[in-house]
Amino acid sequence: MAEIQLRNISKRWGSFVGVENFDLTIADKEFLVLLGPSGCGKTTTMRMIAGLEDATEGDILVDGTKVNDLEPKDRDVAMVFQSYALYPNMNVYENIRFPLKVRGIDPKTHDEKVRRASAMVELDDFLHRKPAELSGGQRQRVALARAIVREPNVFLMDEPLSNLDAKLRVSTRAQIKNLSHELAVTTIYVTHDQIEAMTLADRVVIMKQGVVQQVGTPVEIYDRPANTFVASFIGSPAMNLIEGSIENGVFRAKYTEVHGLDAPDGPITLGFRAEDASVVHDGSKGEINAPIYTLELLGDSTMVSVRLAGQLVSVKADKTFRAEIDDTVSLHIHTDHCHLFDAKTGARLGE
Ligand SMILES: Nc1ncnc2c1ncn2[C@@H]1O[C@H](COP(=O)(O)OP(=O)(O)OP(=O)(O)O)[C@@H](O)[C@H]1O
Repeated sequence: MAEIQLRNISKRWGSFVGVENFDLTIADKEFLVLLGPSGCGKTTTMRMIAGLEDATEGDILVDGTKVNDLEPKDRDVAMVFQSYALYPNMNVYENIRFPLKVRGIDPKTHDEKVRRASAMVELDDFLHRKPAELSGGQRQRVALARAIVREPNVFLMDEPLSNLDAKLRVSTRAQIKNLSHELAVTTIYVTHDQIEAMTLADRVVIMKQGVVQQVGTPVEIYDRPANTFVASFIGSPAMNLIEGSIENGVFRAKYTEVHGLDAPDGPITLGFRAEDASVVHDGSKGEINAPIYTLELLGDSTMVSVRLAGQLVSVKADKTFRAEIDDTVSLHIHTDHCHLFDAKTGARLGE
């Protein structure tokens, strides 16, 4: 059991705010991902939970008990970092066993625990090797096994995949997801990679400059981003955001006219995803009529981009779509999937 409550925790160094009023309850067995650009306070939040950093304000509770004053070793959390920090002189078996020795766990149980943990990350055949004789992915799995072997109440993982190449990252990501399901341990996972966040998380927390922007399931965040920052951070490509203005329900911007929007007159930002628009082929006029800026063949589709007063807008077209740069293209925006944001604050408007 490990429910973690973060009650308005903040971290300041002098006047610099690293994390501001982070308030969230993380359910037992939940896989929570902290996502945001470099420097937004993800690692600091995690270090406060681990006890490696004191919170300037606020309380951290595990299963209802305040742990602010507990030493890291007394918090029953296991951390996995992006640098694996393996002991170079010990073989894989000894590396995995190390936390059991340090914690004074009954030596009679070590062998079984080490073998069970190493089997979970498929390292059975590498137990005699030294870290230098392993690939990056294998080393990362040793680090995972070393965290698993402790049978902690909480896993904290800080960008554990960032040193791996793209292919290995995908397979190790799948393995972490499977492991977390099998182990059913509360996990907090830090990343700046939105795909990692979307694929792994039960819930995602998106942070910007120390402040939480939105907490939600991957689907909630994708479908209803709370503001333009979240909208442009999640999804590949990022959500199209067009700055324009509304008059009598009609949105206008360069090359763009969208009817039937429910918002008061004035400046506004219109958002829609690449898959929520299409190229018009039947000669009628879509909401955007502009010269093509670029075409990218992606295999399963073609990404068509136009430029509206400096803003790039990308739309997913059929994989057979062919045209030339500078040809005029007509794009139909599926208005029921549009998002409206306050032009000044970027906050989501309405539903
Ligand atoms: N000991 C410290 N003293 C002063 N400022 C610090 C300290 N540690 C971190 N910071 C600052 O706090 C902010 C948040 O840092 P943090 O490491 O939490 O970011 P992050 O989101 O994990 O970034 P990254 O993805 O680059 O690891 C950064 O601007 C960082 O420079």
